[in-house]
Amino acid sequence: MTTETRVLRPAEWDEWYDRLDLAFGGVPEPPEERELWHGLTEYDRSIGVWEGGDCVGTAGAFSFRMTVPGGAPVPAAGVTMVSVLSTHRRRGILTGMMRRVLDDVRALGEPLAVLTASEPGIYGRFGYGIASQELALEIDTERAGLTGPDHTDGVTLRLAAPGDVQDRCEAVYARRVPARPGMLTRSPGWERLPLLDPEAGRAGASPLQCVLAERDGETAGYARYALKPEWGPQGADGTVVLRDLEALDPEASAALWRFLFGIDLTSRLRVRSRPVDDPLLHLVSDVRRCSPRLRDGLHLRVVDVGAALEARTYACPVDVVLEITDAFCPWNEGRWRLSGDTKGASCTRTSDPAELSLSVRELGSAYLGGFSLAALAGTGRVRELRRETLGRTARAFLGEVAPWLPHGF
Ligand SMILES: CC(=O)SCCNC(=O)CCNC(=O)[C@H](O)C(C)(C)COP(=O)(O)OP(=O)(O)OC[C@H]1O[C@@H](n2cnc3c(N)ncnc32)[C@H](O)[C@@H]1OP(=O)(O)O
Repeated sequence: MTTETRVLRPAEWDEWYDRLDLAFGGVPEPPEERELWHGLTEYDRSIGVWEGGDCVGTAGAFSFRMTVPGGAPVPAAGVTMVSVLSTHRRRGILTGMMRRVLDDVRALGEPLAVLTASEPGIYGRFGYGIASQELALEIDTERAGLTGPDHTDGVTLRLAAPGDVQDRCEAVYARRVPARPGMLTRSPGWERLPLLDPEAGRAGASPLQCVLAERDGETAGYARYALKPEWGPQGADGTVVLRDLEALDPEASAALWRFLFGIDLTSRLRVRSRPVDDPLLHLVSDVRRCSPRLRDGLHLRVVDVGAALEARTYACPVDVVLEITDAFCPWNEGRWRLSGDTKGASCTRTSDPAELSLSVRELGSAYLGGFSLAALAGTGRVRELRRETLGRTARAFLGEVAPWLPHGF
């Protein structure tokens, strides 16, 4: 039977989303979560693949603005809700949907597409590179302590219901967004994501709690977390489960971590995601007792090479001719002269001889400044064609801090 791919109609959302749920295992999402994603769905950017009356494939995109090196918020499509019904897999439906999505992103003039993947092996073939990583930590707070700023600098802590202080937390978050590549400007509706707290997802932990770090009545940071009380033969053995933590200065950050490390009746702190260069790794007395686990974060696809490379800045002056290969989006293929520095860049087509050749996938990995092109040359997919261009270009691409996004989408 033939399939038809078309834009989602609002009346079809429930059926479309049920199919997405089914493709992920068929456990219905809690109603709060479903309602959140319903509200955030951008219909004109969501597609369904239909066979007869049945939806057999789903995909969508969010219209994000993402911080890139230099701090600018750049339009980026957040590719999401991708699924193919289990009876219809491995016959090219995903490939067809990715074709459609990336053509649409290009038509909309967004230079980048990003996603967080259910499995990291899926998207490389479509030109996505792993552009950020994240650390999960399980900190033994009985054995690992905190060093570093122990003066409070006027910071006091206050417990509050997360919903009551959401605006304060969002204001802190908004100030953190330009400081780290990969962070997303939150458009209306997205502020609900970090407060999502369905009972079914708590696994025995408390509802979400919030502690604010304040100085002179101003909010300087926050942590949202849950407590999971547990008792063993030796007594209390509870867990602090951290949802998120943002702070505007080192003193507020240290005060929040110190609080989380010291909550009575707990002996561990579980942290789902932190940047790989989180200062916490230098504040803890024993990083081995934090059991850090590394995983892929954002997968990034450069959809328009010229616009994407002009949207960011470079750590040092760079003037290089890149030869890009891009089988899935051939409009990017060919030679581009990139000239840039800490203030800005130009990137235009050229017929000059290529100095560095790379696939669009490695360009995506290097784009947010978290992976060195020199290190990526080890894949064999970044090649230096003119001596000494690799090291210089690699230095220019590196960012001041590691890219990171604190949540999926
Ligand atoms: C951003 C997000 O939303 S991530 C969520 C992704 N969705 C899921 O994980 C839900 C469960 N899985 C699925 O729904 C499907 O298996 C999908 C969407 C991952 C793949 O859909 P399909 O229609 O089977 O993919 P399609 O047939 O187009 O495969 C294209 C290629 O990708 C490969 N591929 C497909 N799925 C995977 C996978 N999970 N891991 C590695 N490779 C894969 C195929 O083998 C094929 O390779 P080839 O080109 O060398 O032959």
